[in-house]
Amino acid sequence: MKKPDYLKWDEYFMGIALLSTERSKDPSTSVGACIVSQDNKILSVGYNGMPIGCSDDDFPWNREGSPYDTKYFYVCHAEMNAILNYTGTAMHDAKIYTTLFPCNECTKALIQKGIKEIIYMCDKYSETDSVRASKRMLDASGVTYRLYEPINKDITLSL
Ligand SMILES: O=c1ccn([C@H]2C[C@H](O)[C@@H](COP(=O)(O)O)O2)c(=O)[nH]1
Ligand SMILES: [Zn+2]
Repeated sequence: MKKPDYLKWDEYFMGIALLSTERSKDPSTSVGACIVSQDNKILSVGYNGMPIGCSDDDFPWNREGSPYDTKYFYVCHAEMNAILNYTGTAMHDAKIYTTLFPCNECTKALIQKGIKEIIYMCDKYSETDSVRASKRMLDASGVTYRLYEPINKDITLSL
């Protein structure tokens, strides 16, 4: 008889998105994303971080202050990085597992790349215009989204 407590697909892919958050240097919100084909092959992963050449130590991680001195002008979002990290050509009809509901800018890119489903873990910015706009675009485009629901057990990451 097969082992009963193996990771289901959702747990596996969200686990990879969660693991990716551990690479983020953002002190307030670490985000991870994993893009998966329809037939459950991992296409790409990403996390929120500074662009190549922009040192994590030199660029700001502040949330407040002059926009020039906050992270928001510089940080690449996890979903955007997952798209940009993909080196193949067949992202159409794929799904994305992300630890945070995508902002409007990531959502535009996801739609344009042909992503058909978003599975998210946290929607803490659901009241913002950015996420409201995301959902407006997703609804119009026929892209579905659903909250990740753990099935069997907590995902525990340890070495
Ligand atoms: O779609 C998204 C939206 C946001 N992020 C990243 C960008 C920032 O690094 C954090 C948000 O920081 P707060 O301090 O919570 O404002 O999340 C992302 O990767 N993807
Ligand atoms: Zn974004």
